[in-house]
Amino acid sequence: MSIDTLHIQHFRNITAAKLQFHPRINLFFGENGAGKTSVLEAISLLGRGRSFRSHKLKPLIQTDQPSVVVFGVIKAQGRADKLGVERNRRSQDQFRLNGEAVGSAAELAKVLPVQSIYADTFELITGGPGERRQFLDWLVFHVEQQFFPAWQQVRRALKQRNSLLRSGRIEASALAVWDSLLAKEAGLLDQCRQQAFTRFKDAFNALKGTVPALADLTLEYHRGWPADQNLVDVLQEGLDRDRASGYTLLGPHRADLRIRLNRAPAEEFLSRGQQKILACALKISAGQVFQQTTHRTCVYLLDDLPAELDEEHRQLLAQWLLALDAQIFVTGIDPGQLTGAWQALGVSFDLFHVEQGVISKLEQNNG
Ligand SMILES: Nc1ncnc2c1ncn2[C@@H]1O[C@H](COP(=O)(O)OP(=O)(O)OP(=O)(O)O)[C@@H](O)[C@H]1O
Repeated sequence: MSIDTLHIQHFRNITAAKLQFHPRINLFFGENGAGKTSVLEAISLLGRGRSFRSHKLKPLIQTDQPSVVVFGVIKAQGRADKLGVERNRRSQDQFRLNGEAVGSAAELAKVLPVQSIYADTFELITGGPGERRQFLDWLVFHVEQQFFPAWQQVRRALKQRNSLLRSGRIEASALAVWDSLLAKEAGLLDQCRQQAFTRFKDAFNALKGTVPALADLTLEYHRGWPADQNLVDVLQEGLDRDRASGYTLLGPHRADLRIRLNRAPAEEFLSRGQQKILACALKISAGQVFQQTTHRTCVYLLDDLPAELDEEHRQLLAQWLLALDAQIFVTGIDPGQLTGAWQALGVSFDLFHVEQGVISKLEQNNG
């Protein structure tokens, strides 16, 4: 799967751009603030309905413009799909697939699955469970069909239950309805996460052997409530605490993917650089499972990567990415450093220069 063409209009400092991409490797260089990250963010908008950098919409829309538009042709398995996203300041968003309006960004993600690696990616290691849960759920969404409807139901049940908890007058029968729906859908969600996690762990265990600092790490999946207890019982037993907090304290919305070294959190032992290569290994493992399960590839966005890793680890990451057969988009300030890893591997790429929001293709390197 690859993005063949991309049109960007009024995205940060990019007023208008029409780009044709290399099916495998696309490299963007330019000064600070030139608009390199904006190209990757525009791809993220097309695949996820939002930037990987922030949930906020308004900063993406060019100052003084009412809306941002991104359009792309996605080629996969002999077919070409047209994806379009328009997001505006009045929240009248439009997501289109082959000219037809689609209801949510989840429909875009099915056509254009995107993984991103950027400066804050190491928060996957150092941040809270929410980061890791979201990361695992990306994979579960793509490889387990029952996941998304169950996730939507869990969200609905939690919202209703939490508003009851906060209402001050809890009707036992109403609460029982939501507890029972939550427990049922949470069971399904947990099953989907368990299945995807097992495959993910196998992929990660195979990959980690290539980096000595990561070799002894272990991954654990925690479902968000005690493994030996029924969620309905947990919810009933915890009702007083939930009522005092005003929200449901345990459940699938508290699931976590824990990364451990000698039974302690890995972040306590790993250097910052090691955390970064670990975060990359996690992202690559997710891409591998996605590919093995769906027989498709996802797109990788790598923002300012040369600044993140030393030469040896950059080379290793380039090898991992090449083995995945994925289309990748990489930004950097120094063109020599940016192209080095790919030239060393003898692969072809397209190189783009970005200057004040204007993107020009420079050369076709044939490896
Ligand atoms: N809403 C907006 N409207 C117009 N310009 C914007 C808007 N938001 C950001 N910008 C400008 O657009 C540019 C976006 O730069 P971007 O983050 O893509 O830079 P970059 O090339 O990745 O730089 P760096 O190397 O510093 O990461 C910046 O110059 C910024 O000031």
